[in-house]
Amino acid sequence: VTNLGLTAVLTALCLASALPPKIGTTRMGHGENRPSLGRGGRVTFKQARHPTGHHFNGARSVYRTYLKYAVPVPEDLVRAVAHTDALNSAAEEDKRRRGATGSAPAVPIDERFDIAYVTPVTIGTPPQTLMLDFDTGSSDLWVFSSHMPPFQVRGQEIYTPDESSTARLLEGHTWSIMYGDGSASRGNVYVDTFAVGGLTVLNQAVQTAQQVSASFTSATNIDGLVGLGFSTLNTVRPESQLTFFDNAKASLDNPVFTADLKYMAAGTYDFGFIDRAKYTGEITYVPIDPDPGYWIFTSSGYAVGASSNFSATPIIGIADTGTSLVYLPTAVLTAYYRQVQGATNSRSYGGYVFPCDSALPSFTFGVGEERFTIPASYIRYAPVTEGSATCFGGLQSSSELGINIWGDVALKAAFVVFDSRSPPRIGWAKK
Ligand SMILES: CNCc1ccc(Oc2cccnc2)o1
Repeated sequence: VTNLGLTAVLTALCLASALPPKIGTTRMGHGENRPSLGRGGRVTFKQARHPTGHHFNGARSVYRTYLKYAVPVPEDLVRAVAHTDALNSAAEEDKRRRGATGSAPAVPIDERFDIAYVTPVTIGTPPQTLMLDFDTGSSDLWVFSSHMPPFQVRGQEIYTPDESSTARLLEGHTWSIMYGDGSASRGNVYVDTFAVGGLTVLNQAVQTAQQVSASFTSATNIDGLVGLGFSTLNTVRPESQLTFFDNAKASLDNPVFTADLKYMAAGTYDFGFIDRAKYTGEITYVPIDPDPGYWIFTSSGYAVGASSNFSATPIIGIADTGTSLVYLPTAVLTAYYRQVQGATNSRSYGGYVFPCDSALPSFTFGVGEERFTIPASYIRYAPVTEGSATCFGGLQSSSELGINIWGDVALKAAFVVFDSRSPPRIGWAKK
């Protein structure tokens, strides 16, 4: 078929498809695409976004215009269409060869103190959306559910397995967990489809709560937790279950996830890749001891204020996105609060407090040779009660906990890579 003949044929096709549908013979669409028959026989079609996986080819859209107006197509335009198609299919092939990745927001549950961060997930078929607290300090994925007494639910979204066609009860399995702050929950177990940030895990263990403690009921913006600790910590019995990350790991482009938490703003959790745009300089990696099941690493020391008077003393602690504050040895706390006018370790308020208008130094901690500074604003954490002139510190003592915790107050001062290769490691970078 000569170019002109082809042009004539294609032009006829293009024009035919542009003709308005004849009234009365219109095939009624379904659902949202149903055209609305206005009076006087007018029809309205809602446009639908082209399905994903479509690659734009600019050369082809120019080519179609030449055809539409029956203008002979120059050879180099034909070559440009083929060239762009080749690049697009190479990109598709490359995407197929690489593993999966995901990215989801970490949104503070409150406007003022970054008490915790929640991330939207969907569970089941049709998908049920819940906002869950992604917690590197534990390894249970549990949700508020239809199995709870209603008085324990105060505004949280719940997961109703009976409304999910893909939910399967894990017969005879139960779970029960207690967190460092004394909060607790327990219940039974389903497997169902779990999706977050574009990643989907089939047959993920979803632990449905039957009971939660008062502090979870009061945390009205947290619909449950997603444990990102090591699966050895999972509390499901008789057979413990894998975390969503451990289930997803093999199909991820890289066996990593990153936390980019922010001060009074939404940050992100990324899965399977390290986003170069989220940090500056280099990532400093240090080993993780996975045996206890936490992301445990050794900090190389600390300084009160900037890193001028750095004290090189090893501090073994866990990186815990599910804990708001930083908990460190008494010696470190004494050195810090000694520099804060009016600071006391208050029994009545349960920790170090100080006048909110006191000048606060920043706090620097070491990872290997690198130094990370927590700004004073993160340490002036919150008034002890609404409107009080006394503030609660973002640095508190770990002496009662038996473990040091680098919680959100520290994590939001860095870009953190949780690298689950063998042996696992944790990476810290400035941002
Ligand atoms: C504040 N207590 C209820 C609550 C909300 C989220 C969590 O989860 C926690 C608490 C402490 C450590 N790790 C996770 O507990």
